[in-house]
Amino acid sequence: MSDESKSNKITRREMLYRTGAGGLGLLVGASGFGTISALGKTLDKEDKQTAEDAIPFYGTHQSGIITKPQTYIYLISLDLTTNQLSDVRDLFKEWTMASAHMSKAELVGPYTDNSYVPPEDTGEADGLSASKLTITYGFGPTFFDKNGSDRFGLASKKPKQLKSLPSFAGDQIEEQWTGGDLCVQVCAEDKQVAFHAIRNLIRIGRGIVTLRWMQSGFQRTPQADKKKGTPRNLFGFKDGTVNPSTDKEFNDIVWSNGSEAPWIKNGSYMVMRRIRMLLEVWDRTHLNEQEMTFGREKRSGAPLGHQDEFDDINFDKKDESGNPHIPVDSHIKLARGDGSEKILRRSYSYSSEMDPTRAQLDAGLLFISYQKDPFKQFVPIQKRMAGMDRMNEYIRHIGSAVFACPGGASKGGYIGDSLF
Ligand SMILES: C=CC1=C(C)c2cc3[nH]c(cc4nc(cc5[nH]c(cc1n2)c(C)c5CCC(=O)O)C(CCC(=O)O)=C4C)c(C)c3C=C
Ligand SMILES: [Fe+2]
Repeated sequence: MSDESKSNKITRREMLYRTGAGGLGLLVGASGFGTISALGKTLDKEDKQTAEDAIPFYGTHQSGIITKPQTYIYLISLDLTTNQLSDVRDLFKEWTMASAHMSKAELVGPYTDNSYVPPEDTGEADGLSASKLTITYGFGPTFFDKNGSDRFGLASKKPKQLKSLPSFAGDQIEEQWTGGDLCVQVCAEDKQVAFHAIRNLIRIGRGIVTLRWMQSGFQRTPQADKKKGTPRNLFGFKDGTVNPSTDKEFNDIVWSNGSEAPWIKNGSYMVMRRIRMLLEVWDRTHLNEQEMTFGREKRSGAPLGHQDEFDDINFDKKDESGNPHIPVDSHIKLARGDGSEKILRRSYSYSSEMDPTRAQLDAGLLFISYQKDPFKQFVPIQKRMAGMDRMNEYIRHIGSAVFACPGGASKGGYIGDSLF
């Protein structure tokens, strides 16, 4: 392992790209996984991408967590095929550089004069705006120990919060949609920009990581929603009304203070659930039952018995027969509980076209939540819902994963540097 690869500094190749020192011929990448970089000319002025709509990649926290959800997402889970920590470290350095560039609508690497090597950037986002691209990285429990082996000598740094979720009543989890050593969440306002980012990150990782699962997702576009309302899920209900939004709430609910492991300070834990929604069954369900299922009006999003979507909810309010307006087995009643467990939801609809075995739509919710402690926040909520949520008749939990997402990188550093 070279001193360069041990250090937390960026590579020489990257420095050359940043400072625009071109025309220096071939350099062997410091990554140790076979990247040969051809440094040709620097970017021409007209080649430079506009950085409008750019969300800074570097910062105290990783972007893509409290960032207002963009229209498109790709979430991937990866398994490491190396047992060398130096490979992982180098991969994160490369990923950090590539992410910082792509977040500014720049190419992953410069175009080359040498037409006998593949370009460093696959090219499909060339000329496109940054489109609010965010890239968020996480470590799964198996990154730290797999089959009882302390694979990278980091098992002692594994936070106690980072372990697989228990199984819940009604779960129909399929192995292919579980776990992973690492995750990368890419979100953007443009699907091609998002795809370009995830594709290039996968390409950079070739030989070090393999794809375990991948799920794309979507919401409505800003163009389609002129009123900038709460997005609707595939059951047609406003989804995301009650969610943390202030710095105080983010500090209380989302950001770790690092007490469990210093490297996770300013980071958070991601829970992913791939939840299939039985749209054909739902679409045959009458409106009254749909609204009782969520405890909210479909059109306005107002809690039942209330006026407005954002009204404070009084769960004790009774109708003329003396029954609570909001049923005790409704989704919002169970999700709220006594109000002591809160999470930041950042979910997307997904549609994987059709399930050929049933000739039905394969669609649902790519549920993502961020919290300080999945076991004190997500798990008790899900336990309540798994037992008696009216919605269970219309959904199936198919996938499950947990990842620890470290704090953001500062310029000159890289994602995860405080862990390695
Ligand atoms: C364990 C956490 C949650 C899962 C899993 C989950 C799945 C899920 N939710 C909807 C639709 C809606 N959820 C709503 C509110 C809501 N949901 C959760 C948690 C989980 N949901 C919470 C914590 C809340 C907020 C509760 C509160 O305090 O009021 C709503 C209502 C509108 C809103 O506030 O967003 C909808 C609609 C689906 C379709 C789904 C799985 C497919
Ligand atoms: Fe919900």
